[in-house]
Amino acid sequence: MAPPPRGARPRGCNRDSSWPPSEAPAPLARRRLSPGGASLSVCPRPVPGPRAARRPRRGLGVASPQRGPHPGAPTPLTGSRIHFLQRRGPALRPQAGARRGKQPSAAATAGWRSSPQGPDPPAAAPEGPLPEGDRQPPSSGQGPFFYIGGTNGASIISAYCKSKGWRRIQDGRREDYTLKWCEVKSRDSYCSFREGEQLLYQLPNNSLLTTKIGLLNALRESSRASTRGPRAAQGPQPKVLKMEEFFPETYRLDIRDEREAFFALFDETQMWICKPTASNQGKGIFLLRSQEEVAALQTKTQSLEDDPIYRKMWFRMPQARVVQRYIQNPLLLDGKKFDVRSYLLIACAVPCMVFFSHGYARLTLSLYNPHSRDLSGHLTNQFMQKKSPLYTLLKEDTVWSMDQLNRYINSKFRKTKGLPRDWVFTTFTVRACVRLQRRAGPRTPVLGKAGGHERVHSPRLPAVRWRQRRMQQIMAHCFLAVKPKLECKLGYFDLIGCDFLIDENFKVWLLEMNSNPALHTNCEVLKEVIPGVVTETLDLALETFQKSLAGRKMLPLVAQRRFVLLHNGEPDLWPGPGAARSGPCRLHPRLPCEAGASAPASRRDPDRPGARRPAPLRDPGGAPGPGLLPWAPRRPQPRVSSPDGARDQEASGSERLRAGDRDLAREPSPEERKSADHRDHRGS
Ligand SMILES: Nc1ncnc2c1ncn2[C@@H]1O[C@H](COP(=O)(O)OP(=O)(O)OP(=O)(O)O)[C@@H](O)[C@H]1O
Ligand SMILES: [Mg+2]
Ligand SMILES: [Mg+2]
Repeated sequence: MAPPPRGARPRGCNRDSSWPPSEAPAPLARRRLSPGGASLSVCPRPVPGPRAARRPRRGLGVASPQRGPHPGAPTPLTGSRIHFLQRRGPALRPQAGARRGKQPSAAATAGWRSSPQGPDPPAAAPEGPLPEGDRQPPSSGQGPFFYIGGTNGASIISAYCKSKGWRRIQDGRREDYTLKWCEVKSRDSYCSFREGEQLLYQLPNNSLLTTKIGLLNALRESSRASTRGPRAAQGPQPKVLKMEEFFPETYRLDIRDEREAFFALFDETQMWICKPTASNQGKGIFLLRSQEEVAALQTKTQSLEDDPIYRKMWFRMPQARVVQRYIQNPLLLDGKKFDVRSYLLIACAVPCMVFFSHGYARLTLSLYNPHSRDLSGHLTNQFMQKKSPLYTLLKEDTVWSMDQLNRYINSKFRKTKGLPRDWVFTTFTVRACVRLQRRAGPRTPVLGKAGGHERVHSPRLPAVRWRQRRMQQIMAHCFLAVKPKLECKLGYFDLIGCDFLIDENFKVWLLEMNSNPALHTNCEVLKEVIPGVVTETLDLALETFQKSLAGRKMLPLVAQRRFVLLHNGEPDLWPGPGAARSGPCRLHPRLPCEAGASAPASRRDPDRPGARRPAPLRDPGGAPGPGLLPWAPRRPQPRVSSPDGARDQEASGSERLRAGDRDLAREPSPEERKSADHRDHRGS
């Protein structure tokens, strides 16, 4: 989308009106500082001294004889395939969070503000009493350990880990975990994270995609790059998605020129929707249809900016907002508006292995009336629907499976709109392609280069040309737009919820992407969909982690079932397609030597010619575990984007702060901690 013209003058009358009630500025205590949009990549903890460097390491793999057990050290479970080396020494090591309250933490001195309550709290705090099976004394038992912060998906994640013989720990500050899945990102988690030894849910700067402004900036930047780059000058290029084709026109209100351009262009023939950049569940959203409403917004925005309090303490400004063109002609299901939740999985960050999965459709309870003032008919979020007294009675009607959506569209629109059969699974999403591929043979479903090609990578289906799989294309495009800036370390993984709207012309619009998507299972359809998504997420995270660590080829992936590969980043790491993994690694030239030095020759590179490739192994749950690793090499620090790279490129100073990367702000406020249900449950 072209940047809005500069200097456009606002029009519309200035009528005194209050901020929409839902967006009354929150108590100041709830606001958290996000200085300069700093990224979590800046670790505030001082660089470890020689003593810290000598700290014994935990890892995955066989125990070294030198690492004799110390009193109280857990020993690997015999029943599990997974053997984790447990760190010697105390389970907890003093850290910034532990000192909080007595002296300013390193974080604070480095310009960070920690959550008043420190790092992720013990799971018991937000989650309430634990299920019987989860109760255990804090330091008893044997590892591997896993920690879950919050309630979102907790029972599924917990069941998965327990099926592997892992044990749940309740103290979020413990560093001896193997897997940590927290709803809310905490600085301390990233600072103490041990790359190549632990799995940690959420990329630290995923807000590049998962805030409204982050996504907008990423798409704009990628759009600019595609039009002005050296390749653009070389003549016609393969078709690249244009953001205006799938992302509704959007303006930032925190940038003066942009908001003035919006105020100037607004007229009453169009509806717009105003959203806070980093909220969810429809909170703080309102519609703009009249000059009066827009004038009120204009006055409010201006008065906030001129407010002497906020001028001094700009970090206390209410959350930045965007205005987005409202899709007034949504496709309706029995007269009701809906949107579709799909998933983008970054199963592995080094190399980047990115997948798509379809999810489900979310419908409103009431019939759609574009003129209605009732937001629950406009916002399809479950959270909005739950406010209705009818919700308990009709909740099953508010969530449809993709099969149900497909059947409906086949029966109602196929003929009238001239759609291909199973539009939902071919053009819109991908399921049919996976099915057909299965028929053709056990191959890894994969989307073509950059998500733009239409052909399934199966030699047995050479003639099958697939229609564009729109959601996948869009998601791949968004991922590639931020890829160079994502902070990637081996062990990070992320599941992102992507919301799409279909209009009555069957055009597919991306509305937003969400970190920590809702994993509730309060409807029958969700009971079918969510556990599969979570389980496969964990399976893929484990398998890709293990393969990356061992320098093995990623594909085929034993764990892959419903997810479809969108991006395979192996070529970023290894010199060429099919090149032996023992060759120099692009990002970590020393890696293969290190790994090779500690591994038996036959294990060094299972993919090299003549090497015996181990048969894919599965644990009883069907997924490989990291215990299959023959050794536990520790990778050198991978190339990561600079902290600045993660920042908002367009705004500066206070604008950037207010608007941009609120990653730090993902630490919970006291209110958020009280209301576990509220936190970051996207689209719930
Ligand atoms: N441009 C748009 N046109 C039409 N409807 C929209 C538009 N943007 C959002 N909506 C509707 O509003 C709902 C909430 O918007 P959005 O998802 O962007 O906000 P959110 O607060 O982040 O919600 P959540 O994270 O819970 O999905 C959407 O599910 C959709 O029904
Ligand atoms: Mg959202
Ligand atoms: Mg949404």
